[in-house]
Amino acid sequence: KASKLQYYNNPMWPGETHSLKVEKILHQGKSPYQEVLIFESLTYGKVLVLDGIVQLTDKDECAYQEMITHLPLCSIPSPKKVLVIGGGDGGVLREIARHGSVESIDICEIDQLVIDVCKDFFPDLSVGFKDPRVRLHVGDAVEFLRNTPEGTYDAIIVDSSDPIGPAQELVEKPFFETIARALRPGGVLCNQAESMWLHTHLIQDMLSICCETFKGSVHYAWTSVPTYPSGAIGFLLCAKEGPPVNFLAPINPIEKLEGAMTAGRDIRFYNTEMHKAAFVLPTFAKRELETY
Ligand SMILES: NCCCN[C@H]1CC[C@H](N)CC1
Repeated sequence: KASKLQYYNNPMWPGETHSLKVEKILHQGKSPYQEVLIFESLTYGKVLVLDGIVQLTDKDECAYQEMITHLPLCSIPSPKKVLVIGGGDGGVLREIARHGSVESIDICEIDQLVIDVCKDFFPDLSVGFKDPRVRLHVGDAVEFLRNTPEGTYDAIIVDSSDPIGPAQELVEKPFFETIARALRPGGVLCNQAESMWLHTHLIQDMLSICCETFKGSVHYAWTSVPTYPSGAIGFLLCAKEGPPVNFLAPINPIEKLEGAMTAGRDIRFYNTEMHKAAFVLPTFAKRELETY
């Protein structure tokens, strides 16, 4: 029925579906990459769906956007040059803008339609594009990184959708190698790393690739996002070895962020204790995911 969002047959979560009551369909469209749906839900506000997969909702987007941004940016001293891959809704840009030390923010998003519809329907997220430090590149991230000089960025955030469809190549070794090359020594990567409840094999594959590629340190962190499958999603924090500082494991936030405001929303989820707690894993996940 139109009121149920079904994705039983998605190989990312076989046999599982989540449904949100559709109060009102706000927009339906199709780009060369994916189908776009936006609707008003009963309790989560507006919802963005790409190819049948919930990307974000007004109510819980803060958990994902704030953690994927502040875990890396609060773990290195005064980040200046930041790159976002994906993130066309603008939420990560909004969060990066809270960091006064940042001088430039590059974003490489493959689908212009996502940017356009989020500007119309999610102004609290697309406000991120208004920051004067933002430079938008619409295109394929692999191509973008190929043309990026070595050691350009202090931090790279890969805000990708699931590795089926356009984002498939963003979990493969060559991609992580181009990321490592684009980071300066001591630079940090934070990428979306799926759910410890559902995807431990995928996460283990990414962990082994990242441990080879980033000689600094690799840690899995997680947060609660009620409208994502299993209600939890994770991040891989990867540090490239080298000066200027011995990489501080992302577990120890060194930059305080409380109270930082931008034109967008107040911080609603991240704080220093949540930062540290994000790296604490339940026993099954410690066994399967902890790297040393
Ligand atoms: N800026 C939000 C991007 C959405 N991130 C993904 C949405 C779909 C999920 N299954 C995985 C994270």
